[in-house]
Amino acid sequence: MSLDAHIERVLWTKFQISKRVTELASQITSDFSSPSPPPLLVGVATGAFLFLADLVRQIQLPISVDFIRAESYGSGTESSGAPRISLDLKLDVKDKHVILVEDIVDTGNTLSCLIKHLEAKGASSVSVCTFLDKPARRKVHFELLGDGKYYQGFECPDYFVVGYGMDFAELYRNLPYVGVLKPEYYN
Ligand SMILES: O=P(O)(O)OC[C@H]1O[C@H](OP(=O)(O)OP(=O)(O)O)[C@H](O)[C@@H]1O
Ligand code: HPA
Ligand SMILES: [Mg+2]
Repeated sequence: MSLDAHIERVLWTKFQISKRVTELASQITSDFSSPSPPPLLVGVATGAFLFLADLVRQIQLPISVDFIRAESYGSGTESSGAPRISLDLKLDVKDKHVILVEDIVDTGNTLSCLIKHLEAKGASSVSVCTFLDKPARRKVHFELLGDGKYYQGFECPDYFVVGYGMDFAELYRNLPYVGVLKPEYYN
């Protein structure tokens, strides 16, 4: 049986994803071109790994890349409400323009925690580039730092989605598209 048989509904195909990622990369290229110093893109592990890899290869600027890890979902579908930074940056963000790259913004807990963390480390601006934004579940308001910008690939309907980096209980990140699991696989 193929992995696709676990999926009840595909929300975005790999072709739709690829087209949107190209658009985001060209918007970032244009917004962060000279005279701005090139930005530092920080992927939020683990979920952002595919989006980050696709995005950075299309940005036409000499950017830097780093990772940070914040976990709040464990093996379920509900946020713990208290993300834990379990891997910190390697690079110094002081006076840097940082773009946080996320797979999904859901309750907003993770971003709120990470933006405060980067502010405390002295970043001069924090932008966010998220592949998906699920506004129906927002619980925490977050503010970008400095003249930070907000980029979003697609607005996500109120489903717990998997694929293109996103997991359920650490599974399904490898799907090249985004979908919703059949109910029997959420148990
Ligand atoms: O807006 P929120 O409700 O905070 O949800 C968004 C965050 O939740 C997921 O991370 P998770 O904690 O599952 O870690 P993972 O990336 O390793 O899957 C996702 O990758 C985002 O980082
Ligand atoms: O819908 C989701 N899917 C996977 N991980 C997530 N983390 C927050 N929301 C989601
Ligand atoms: Mg997760």
